This record gives sequence, structure tokens and C-alpha cells, in this order.
Amino acid sequence: MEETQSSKVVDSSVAAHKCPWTPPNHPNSFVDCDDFEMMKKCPYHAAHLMLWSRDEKPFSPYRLEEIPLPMQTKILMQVRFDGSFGFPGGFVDEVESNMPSTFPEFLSLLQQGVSRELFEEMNFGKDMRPSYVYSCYPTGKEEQVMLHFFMCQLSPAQMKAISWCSIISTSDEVVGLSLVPLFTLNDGRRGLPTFLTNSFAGNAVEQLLKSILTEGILSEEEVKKAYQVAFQLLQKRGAGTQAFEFIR
Ligand SMILES: O=c1[nH]cnc2c1ncn2[C@H]1C[C@H](O)[C@@H](COP(=O)(O)OP(=O)(O)O)O1
Repeated sequence: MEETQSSKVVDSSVAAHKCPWTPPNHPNSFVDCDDFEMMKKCPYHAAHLMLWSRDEKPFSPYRLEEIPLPMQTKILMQVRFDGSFGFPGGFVDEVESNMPSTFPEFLSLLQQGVSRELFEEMNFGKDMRPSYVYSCYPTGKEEQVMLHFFMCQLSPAQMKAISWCSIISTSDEVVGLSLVPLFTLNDGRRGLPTFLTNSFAGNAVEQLLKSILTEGILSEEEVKKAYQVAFQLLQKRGAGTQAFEFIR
């Protein structure tokens, strides 16, 4: 993405829909945007997609005896080349060069863009028409990127097949795939809270938690708890200053 000289197109003082999951001292906070006029002014647009499936029967992949809520839902995330977790997708250049005049046309371009990115990264879903969820932009950053989020529910069989698709993908932007652990073990820490302590690209963590809530995969209380524990774990890690002996 090239640097732009454009003046600030989003008003970062508008904190009306600030994503509830961003910790207060997080370097980037994100504001929801449903204003097409504002979107039109934004020079860069990226679209990402959550692929997910719900099995008929719960399955218990890990240490069943400790899991109070066995996983019935699979949510796919990628390990990106930079080591952070994110969803398939990327910049949609077509929008940047030719902004449509109506929101439906704009959405259609984003859908095509995110499906194309999905195919490039995972050899899957070229003609997919994912459902639009919401858009967000970061505040306090120079870059003016509007982040658009989509979801697509797959059948359990498609979800199973997809891991094979991605293994033969030639994309050098993706180094791995991961299912999100949608449970918390009895210690209150391992599972989703620990997963949330990873690095996430853009607002991927908000997109993930929002989708989990929207689809009723976990309750608001469960999500909030997991997020709070993750935040405490991150704070504790920040406090550790002692280097490992072998690298001292
Ligand atoms: O999963 C994501 N969710 C939200 N925002 C994301 C995610 N992954 C990246 N990003 C942000 C980071 C950048 O501002 C843009 C585009 O990044 P990327 O997907 O790496 O784009 P390209 O592959 O370079 O097209 O979105």
C-alpha cells in the first residue's frame, strides 16, 4: 500500500461505536462504521472473511474431562507470514481505483475481492458470496484503512476439506491454519483466554469475538471473561523482564 497525502478522512473523535473488546490502553482502537459516505472517502479498503462450521454433534478434540463446553463450532483462522493470527483476505484494490456510487455495488466488489483473496491464499471459495457483517476503521494511526468483515458458514465436510486445500496453496502469506479453541479449561486460563493472548492483525480479535457473539457460539459473559483473563495474562507477561539463561 502506498503512502497517501490525503487529509484525515475519518474523525477519530467519533467514539460512538468503539469496539467493546479493545482494552483501554490498546495502541489501536477501532470504531465501527456504517456510513457509506465516510467509507467512500477512505483511500484504502481491506476485506477479511471468517469461515466457520457447526457440527451436528459436539466433538471434544482436547482433554474432554476438563472441558465444560465441548466444541461444536469450528472457526478457522490463519497464521500469517508475520506470525500474527488473522482471517483470509486483504486489500481490495478495485475499490481504491474505482469507488462505486452505491453501497450494494460497493459490497459486491468487496465480496468478489475477499473471495479472490481466499482463493489465492487457500485454493478454495473462488465463487463464494460471503455475508457482510460490519466495517471498522482504526483511530490514532496515519493509515486510513477501512476494514470490512464477512462471514461464511461451511458444512462440516467443507471445513474438513479446506485444510487439504490450503496445504497445497502456493500463497507465501499464510504459514498455517488454526481452529480457535472455543472453550476454557478448568484453570480458567487455557483455551480461548490463552489463544487471545496471541498477536492479531488489524482488528481480527474484535472481528472474532463479535462473530462468536453474533452467532451465539458463546455467551457474552463467557466472551467477556475470556477476554479479561487474556488481558491479565498479557499484563503479567509484560511484567517479566528476566531473559532465559541460555540467551543471557
Ligand atoms: O484478519 C484480519 N482482520 C482485520 N484486519 C486485518 C486482518 N488481517 C490483516 N488486517 C489488516 C492489516 C492491514 O491494515 C489490512 C490488509 O492486510 P493484509 O490482509 O495483510 O493485506 P494484503 O494481503 O497485503 O493485501 O488489513
